[in-house]
Order: sequence, then structure tokens, then C-alpha cells
Amino acid sequence: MTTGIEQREFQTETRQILDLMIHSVYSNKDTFLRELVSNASDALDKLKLEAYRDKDLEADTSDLHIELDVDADTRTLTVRDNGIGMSRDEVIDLIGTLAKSGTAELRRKLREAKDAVASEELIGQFGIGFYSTFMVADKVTLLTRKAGEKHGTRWESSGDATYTIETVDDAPQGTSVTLHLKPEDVEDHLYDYASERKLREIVKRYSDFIAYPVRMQVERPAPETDDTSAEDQDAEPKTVVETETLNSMKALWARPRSEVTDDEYNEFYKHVSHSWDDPLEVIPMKAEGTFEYQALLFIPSHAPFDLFSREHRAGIHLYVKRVFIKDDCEELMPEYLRFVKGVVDAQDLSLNVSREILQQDRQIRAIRRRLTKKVLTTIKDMLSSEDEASRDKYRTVWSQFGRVLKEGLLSDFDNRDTLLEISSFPSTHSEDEQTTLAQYVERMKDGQEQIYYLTGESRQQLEASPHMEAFRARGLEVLLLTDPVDEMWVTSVPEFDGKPLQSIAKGEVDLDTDEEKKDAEAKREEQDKQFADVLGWLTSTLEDQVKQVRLSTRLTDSPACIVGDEFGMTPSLERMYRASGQEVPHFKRILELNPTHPLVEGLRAAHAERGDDPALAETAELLYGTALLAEGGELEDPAHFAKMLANRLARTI
Ligand SMILES: Nc1ncnc2c1ncn2[C@@H]1O[C@H](COP(=O)(O)OP(=O)(O)OP(=O)(O)O)[C@@H](O)[C@H]1O
Repeated sequence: MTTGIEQREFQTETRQILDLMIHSVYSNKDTFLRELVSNASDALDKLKLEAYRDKDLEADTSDLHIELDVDADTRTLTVRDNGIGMSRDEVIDLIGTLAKSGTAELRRKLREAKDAVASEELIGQFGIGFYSTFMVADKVTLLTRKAGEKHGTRWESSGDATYTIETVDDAPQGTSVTLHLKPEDVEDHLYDYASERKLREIVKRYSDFIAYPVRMQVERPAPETDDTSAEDQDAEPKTVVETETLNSMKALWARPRSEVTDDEYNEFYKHVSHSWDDPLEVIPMKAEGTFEYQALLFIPSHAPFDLFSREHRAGIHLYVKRVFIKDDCEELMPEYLRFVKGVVDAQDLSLNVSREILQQDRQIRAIRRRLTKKVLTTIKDMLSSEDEASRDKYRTVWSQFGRVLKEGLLSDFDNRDTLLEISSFPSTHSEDEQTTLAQYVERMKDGQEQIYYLTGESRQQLEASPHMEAFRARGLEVLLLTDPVDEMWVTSVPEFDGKPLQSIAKGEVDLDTDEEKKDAEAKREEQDKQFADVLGWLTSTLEDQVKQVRLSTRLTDSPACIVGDEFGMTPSLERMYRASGQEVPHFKRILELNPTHPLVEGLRAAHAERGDDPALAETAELLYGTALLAEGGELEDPAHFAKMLANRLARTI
């Protein structure tokens, strides 16, 4: 059966990416073959597993392999596998659509990228897979038949706006991708991909570890025979065609580190992670004893675009005794290490593990614990290294993955101490360099018992906050926590190195030394008496907004600020909960006044003189509103506030 050829359009985003590939920002065009071989290898893994699980599946798995086929006359290169294949719908979904999350983001960044190198880096982070064929081919034909299905699918495109698709009945099981090669152009790094030598070199470089043979028909001089008649001597030297396997097929994780080159690790990383750039760190592991396994983990150099999207998938592939079992194995790595890529090859698991078994298996849990610890100590070693290059690596890890790692402070109690040790935060100590908690503690002033922090939306907003005033005046360092996740973990981590973490926007602040306290106490008592009336009146006037109005010790310049209860929620945490659809009650906070500020002193005097003047209630509201604005908060009724303020200003002119 062959249905008519249907022409379809690529979706806009796919078209733009294709356009990019064709006008090729990426100089290393050889990598198209790595992508095709990698896809073929995945397809063979899938078929092997499927055939093992479904004994009725009609598929021959006796000689799983990948084949490169060159036709020098038509200048085509075909990469063929006898793997799982794709159904017609899968071809449309997987090949006709660039369904990756982050595509729009990638396009935006590409538009902003200043030069080819910057674009190349972006493409490198994103990975384009199948589409990279259009770097070297002006037409690509894909013929595929899914294992167990009768009909195949033929897909073809020249990389412009459209592709064609038809159902065919003579496709062998598996997938073949035929590239109609562009003419060679060495200046543009476009080599002769119909050349046997070139193909052998690329496979060796990028795909040596692939677990299935990558075969190619090669021509060799025929072995000499005795039959050397005069006629034969004038003829062309005889050649024979032989099948050669181009790759060694050695599992990289099973080889000792000393025997593997950096390049081999890098290429393997690109295969398992579908990345185009090199990893930041390679972590080989081997465990013997009760639970035997080998693992090869990688920390990437860049956070993927979809790290915070729901669609982001775990990056660990599970093998059992060299047999591929499953990719994206989330049971092997905690969610906060979802950026780590690699493979785990366990010795004693059943090949037939189901999801339920994986979740409950003692061995999987033990492996996960060991992998987690190993990744964290690797990061810790980078941080504490004497070597500047290693510390730079730590900075990269933290800048790319710090936000995710901090999620672990909430979920991984066992490793919380290590996580706290490897965390860095912006602080008032330096504009450019972040600080670890250990460095903070080392700089703590004599008599300082707590680690001070303030949470909010931006550094600028936090630095301008009135809560900072007394701390700045006394030269006390404050951590400036601006990631949304910071709001969450600070409430569940009580201390570091015996020093409690204390929000400077919560509870009472007592920064005085014993000496200062004596003076302050007397003064304070006096002020409390003086302000008692006005504070009582303000508390009832503003009862809808705050639960108390009191005098402050944390203000030097501003008239007022709003502080939370020791255990209350901050307004931004409240907002975060509401944004995620959760019902949370509104927590009233406390308004603190600076008794030395002229506005506060004036209000006290005015209230003593004419307590029933309605203008005073308006002043109270304005005072509360400005305190809210100063900390970067949102007014409940901005229009009403603006009107009150405008009326006041009008009277001062
Ligand atoms: N030879 C093949 N056999 C079976 N399915 C394939 C084959 N090649 C590609 N596919 C399917 O098409 C999908 C898309 O392939 P593509 O190379 O564009 O992206 P990818 O491999 O998923 O990721 P990346 O772009 O990061 O390499 C694959 O995930 C796979 O499901």
C-alpha cells in the first residue's frame, strides 16, 4: 500500500531552527553523523528492550547494527539501523516538529547573540539532533518502519518550509536516513562525507563507544593470487569489498579512567546527554561488594533551558550488565540533582525491572545515596581546592545550578550540611563575589551570634530596604537572598555551624552591646512613655493592616518599616503560594517607627495636641504605605494612596 504523498508545513519555530542550521552557525559540521549514529543506537536499545519485554513482538534482534552506505555517484550517504523504527505519527511528532521546551527561548537568545561564536555556544547548549543533517545535506529522506507494524513511512524535506510524508509498504524494519550531500566546501568546514576515510575518522572520534557495530562497506586491494597472466598485469589493481566495523564498542564506564581520554569522555557525554558542548566535570564511579555497579556521571557546563520546566527529564540512563534498561531514570538521582547526566550499570538487578520495582528497590536506593554523596563531594572539592581552575569550576556549577541545588536544602535532610557548605550567596560584603556561609561566619563581628539575611526580589531592592539601616550603620554583613527558593529553605534550616540564621525583617532586633544597652534602656523607657498614646492610637487606626505599632531599633534614616513575626510568612512567600494556586491567610505584620525621625516625632506631638483631627488618620495611612513601598511591597489600593499623597503635596506648595 502506498498512499498519496502528503505535503505538510513545518511549524514556525522548527522552520527558523532549520533555517539556522542551513545557514549554519555551527562550524563543526562533522557532528551530524554523531547525532544520527546516536539516534540509531538509542533506537537499537529500545528495540532490544521492547523485544525482551514483549515476547510476541515480531522483530529480528539477532544482529542489531548500524550501517553507513555511500553512493559516490549520486553523492548520498545513508545511515541505517534495524532498531525500533517510528510510526507515521511518530515521524510527524518527532521529526516534523521541534517539540523541545525552550525553543522559543533559544530563538530569542539567538537573535540577541552578537556573533557566530555566541550563536554556536547557544546551539551547543540546546542540541539540534536530527536537524543537524541539513548542515551537510540539501535534501534528507527518512524511511522507517516501526517494529511490529506492517507499513512504513517515507519522509522527505529540503529543509525549507515543508516536508512530504507518505505511507509505504516496502520499508525494512528500522530507520534509514539518506542525505543528499552538499558539495564539498572545505573553507566552510563542509568535508566530503562520501569519503570512506572521513566517515571512518568521524565514527572513531565521536561514536567509538556505541554498543552496536557501526558497519561500512569498504574497498580493499584484493589479496595477491598466483594467477598472474599477461592480461591481468595491464588491468587496474583488483579490489574487493569488505564489511568493516568502525567502532570498538567498548563501554566507556567499564574502562579505568586512566585509559580513557578526555575527548572520549566528552563524546560519550554528548551521546548520553544530547548536548553539543563539553561537560564541566566527569565523575567515574565503581562500587564492589554488596551492590556492584559502575557509573559514569557528568556535570554539564551550562544549565539547559528547561531546567525549571515540568518537562525537564532526569539525565541518568540505567543499564543492567551492559543492557540498556531505561533512560531518564529519576529513581537514581534526587530531583535537585536533575542536571547531572550519565549512566549507571548495575550488576544485580533484574533486566525486567518495572517502575514500581525501581522505586522500591533497596539496591537502587543505595546507589542513589552513593551517587548523591559523590556529586556533592565533587562540588565541595572544587570549592575547597587550592587550584584556581577548580574554584572556577565551582563558580560555574553554582552560577548554573545553584538555584536547583538549594532545593535540596528543603528535601534532602541527610545531605543538608554538605549542601549548606557548598552554597554561596550574595551579601553586603561584596558586590561581585558571593560568599559561603563559612566565609560569612569567619567575618562575623565580636559578639555577633547570628547569620543575618534578608529575602526579596532583587539586590537593589534589598539594599534600599529600611530594614538594612541599623545593620549598615554597624557594619554588620547581611546575606541578600533573591531566589524564590531562598524564601522556602531559610525557614527550614535553623542554623549553620551553630549560628542561627536570622531574617533582619523579622522579630525584634537587638544589636546593642551590654554597655550600649544600659544607656539605651533608660532612653527607651523614656521614649516608650512619651509615645505610648500615639502608638496605642496608631495600632487601632491601622488595625486592618498591621497587628501592632511599636518603636524600632533598626531604623536610622527612615521613619518606619514593617517587620514580620519570628515565624510568620514574608509577603513574597505569601505571593508565591497564591501564585501557585494555594490558599494562604494574610499574615498581619508589625509597623515599627523611628522615634528620632521628624515625621514620627511630629505625628506624636500633633496627636497629643489634637488627637481627633481626621487628617492624622490619613497621615498614619501614608506612613504605613510609604513603609510598604520602601521594602518593595505592593499597596492594596495604590490609587487611593496616590490621591492622598497628591492632596498633601498640593497643600505644601
Ligand atoms: N533512527 C531512529 N530510530 C527511531 N527513532 C528515531 C531515530 N532518529 C530519531 N528518532 C526519534 O526522533 C526523536 C527526535 O530526534 P532528534 O535527533 O531530533 O532529537 P533527540 O535525539 O531526541 O535529542 P537531541 O536533539 O538532543 O539530539 C528522537 O528522540 C527519537 O524518538
